[in-house]
Amino acid sequence: MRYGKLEVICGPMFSGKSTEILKRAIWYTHGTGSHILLLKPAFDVRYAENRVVNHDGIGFDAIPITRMPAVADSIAAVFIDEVQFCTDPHYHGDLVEDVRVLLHRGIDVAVAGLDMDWRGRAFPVTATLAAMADGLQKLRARCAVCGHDAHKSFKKHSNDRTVELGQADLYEPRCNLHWHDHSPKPGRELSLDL
Ligand SMILES: Nc1ncnc2c1ncn2[C@@H]1O[C@H](COP(=O)(O)OP(=O)(O)O)[C@@H](O)[C@H]1O
Ligand SMILES: Cc1cn([C@H]2C[C@H](O)[C@@H](COP(=O)(O)O)O2)c(=O)[nH]c1=O
Repeated sequence: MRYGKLEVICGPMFSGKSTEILKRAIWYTHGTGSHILLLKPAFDVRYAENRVVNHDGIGFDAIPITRMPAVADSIAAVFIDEVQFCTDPHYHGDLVEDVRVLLHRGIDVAVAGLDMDWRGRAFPVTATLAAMADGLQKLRARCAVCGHDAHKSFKKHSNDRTVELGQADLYEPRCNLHWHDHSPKPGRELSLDL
């Protein structure tokens, strides 16, 4: 049996990840009669509980999950948005292993998720799936300050929370020049300025 294909879409907030996975899910079924599942973490209730919705308000029905649901043999592909949240405590089990099982069954998988948190640290689930991927699309947004390519998500009100649902009220995309991670600067003891 054919091994499934894994596609990963990643990037900062507002880079078009949800738009891209919705497009891919719709195109996968067009004219093929293939059956798919569109999944999202139940934890993400930002725009809707039962839909993947992008920042322009365009959405599609999806199944909210806290674990991998039963996937029938008739399903050709599984699409998962906001995959960075598919980890403890919002996901029961090991999403990476669950994806591997689907691929072994010949089921294609496509996921979309943040590559980095607002501090610039990798989200482990996205990073691992990116390493396993047959195809990787890293998207960019427009910097909210200067309009250049933005690869980072800037948090407008810094706190100690790595995971915090929000949209333009709390986050904005920024280029490397205008992004900073709020972490303390190295102290004088680290300075080589003798
Ligand atoms: N600074 C920005 N840069 C790019 N797109 C933005 C920005 N602010 C708002 N948007 C909107 O966000 C949409 C992308 O939304 P979405 O697909 O939900 O992205 P993501 O899932 O990556 O957050 C764009 O089509 C655009 O209309
Ligand atoms: C950067 C960052 C984001 N989040 C949250 C904020 C949103 O609810 C989602 C990302 O949504 P999008 O479709 O990519 O716009 O994740 C977070 O919890 N922690 C972060 O560091």
